Amino acid sequence: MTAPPYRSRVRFLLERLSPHRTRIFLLFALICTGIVIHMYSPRYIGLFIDRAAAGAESSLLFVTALLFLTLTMSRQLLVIVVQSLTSDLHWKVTNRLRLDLTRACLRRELAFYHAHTPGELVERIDGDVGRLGNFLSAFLLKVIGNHLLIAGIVAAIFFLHPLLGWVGLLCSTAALLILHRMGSYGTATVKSYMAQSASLLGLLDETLSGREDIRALNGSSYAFSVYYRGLRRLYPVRKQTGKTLAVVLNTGDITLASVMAAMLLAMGLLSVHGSGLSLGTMFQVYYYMTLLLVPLRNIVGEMSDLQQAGASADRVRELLADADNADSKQSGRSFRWNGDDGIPVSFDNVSFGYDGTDPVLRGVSFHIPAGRSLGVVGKSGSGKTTVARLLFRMCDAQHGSVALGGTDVRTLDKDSLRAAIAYVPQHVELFEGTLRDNITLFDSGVSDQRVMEAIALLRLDDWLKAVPGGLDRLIERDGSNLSAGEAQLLAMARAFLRSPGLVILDEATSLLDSATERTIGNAINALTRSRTSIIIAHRVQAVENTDYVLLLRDGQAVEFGETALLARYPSSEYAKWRREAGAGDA
Ligand SMILES: Nc1ncnc2c1ncn2[C@@H]1O[C@H](COP(=O)(O)OP(=O)(O)OP(=O)(O)O)[C@@H](O)[C@H]1O
Repeated sequence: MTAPPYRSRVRFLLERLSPHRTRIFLLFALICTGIVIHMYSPRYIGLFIDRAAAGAESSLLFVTALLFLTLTMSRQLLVIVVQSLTSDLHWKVTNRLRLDLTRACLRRELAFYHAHTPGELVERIDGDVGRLGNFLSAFLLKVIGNHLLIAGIVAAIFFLHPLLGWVGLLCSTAALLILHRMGSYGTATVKSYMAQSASLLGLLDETLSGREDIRALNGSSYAFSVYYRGLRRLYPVRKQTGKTLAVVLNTGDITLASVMAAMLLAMGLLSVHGSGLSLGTMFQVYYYMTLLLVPLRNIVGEMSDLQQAGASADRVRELLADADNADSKQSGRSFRWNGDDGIPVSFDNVSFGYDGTDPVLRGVSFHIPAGRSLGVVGKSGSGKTTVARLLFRMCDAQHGSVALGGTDVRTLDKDSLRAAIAYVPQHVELFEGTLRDNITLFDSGVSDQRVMEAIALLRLDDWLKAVPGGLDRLIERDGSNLSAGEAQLLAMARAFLRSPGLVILDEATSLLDSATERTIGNAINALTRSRTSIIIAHRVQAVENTDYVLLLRDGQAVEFGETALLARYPSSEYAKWRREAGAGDA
């Protein structure tokens, strides 16, 4: 039997809060102290009134008033401390959650990124967690604090007049039951609104990131119409959400008005029939009764946040649970590679299609012994990058097997597998930070000496000397202050530092001028020495120095064999492609 959403949401929140038990305990202690002070201070107003009515000395009245003021100020001080502790807790919990969600998303495979746009993921990681965090602090400060305050006020009224205490208890219990019921009402509508709104953000993100192309191709009106259709889809859901929130807030207001009316009626009846209460005590009871409305009103105010937080908590839990689920399906043995010669690679009759039906690779087979190199050549869309993706398990073959060191990669744990492979793509991903950060991928455990050794072994010293600021050079967010060639050189150093057993270079030199290509050529030689390597290229010239060559056409292996041998046979496909390449691309 599955737990009702309300209970599982609370369990989820408690799990997230449990590492901060001590702080939460302290918070509760402070909140309770605040409530006790809050409940106790009106006693001094009552005393003040009674003493003044009895003609007490002004010094006594002054002390009574001073005590009241001292208690009120200490309560305010406590409120400030509680707020700052709560906001600290808020950041700790939400940042941990953001990290967990980011990690969960980064672990996911291509299919996941097909199903969710970057904008949608940003909204889920940041927007949902933000809402959940706001609620979390409100939950501690307002929801729990207000419930405790209600209990304290009712107890104080009981103490003054048991009959009025019962009235307060009945009214506040009825009000709380109604308000709690409203809390879970409409969460599904709010959740569906948030999902639609996130996918619209995704659309906006795509449109904005492709703004240059869109403008250059005069596609603004198309992009606008796509966004407009998204807004049209969102409109009815937004309307429904608005109605739901209006119902919730109005029900809350009606409940509060009823509570107030019932309590004033009870007070009126008592005063008509003579309650035997002094003027000061009557004032205290009235004060407590009006005070009871404050926490109830706060709880009504929290209702819309509560619904949004409920929906956000569900979406956050789903994302984390999906990742755990995917992990448990895909977990495998840790990949151990002991050789100094690189990892042998085999494709045995491999077929694969991104959507599971239309194959992109069909029955591809080849074998690269440890420490040898393979050139993969083919036209755009022939499936070259897909070969690389299957190796580091961005996707898994539907037929046949892909093996590293004789082990099917599908049985291996992805982290250890990926740690053994270095992939240098055509478009290098750069991050805002120094050149050093981008080479070490922000790993502070990698010393400058190791970075410089890698650079020296790749024979990139001259390049580094020419870079203003050297390793301290600041790289901009999208790498716009680095040329494509420099980015490739940086990627080589990054790959070299990982000491991989397999190096995959995917069109790593296609964007470069011939001088930079020569520098990169040296780096590639150093990087691939004593390692198994795969060099992916459009042009046959780029793979002339490899040990083996695989020719791909429409996802099929047209030919595979030793490069030098195939080059010698004029009737081989490779020799034919080379002859054709003399006139252009493969
Ligand atoms: N993530 C993806 N989802 C769906 N289809 C994809 C995906 N990536 C590639 N494809 C399709 O798979 C086919 C092979 O793509 P792949 O990137 O492997 O080709 P490639 O030979 O490396 O091309 P290029 O030289 O242009 O990089 C293409 O038809 C492409 O449209």
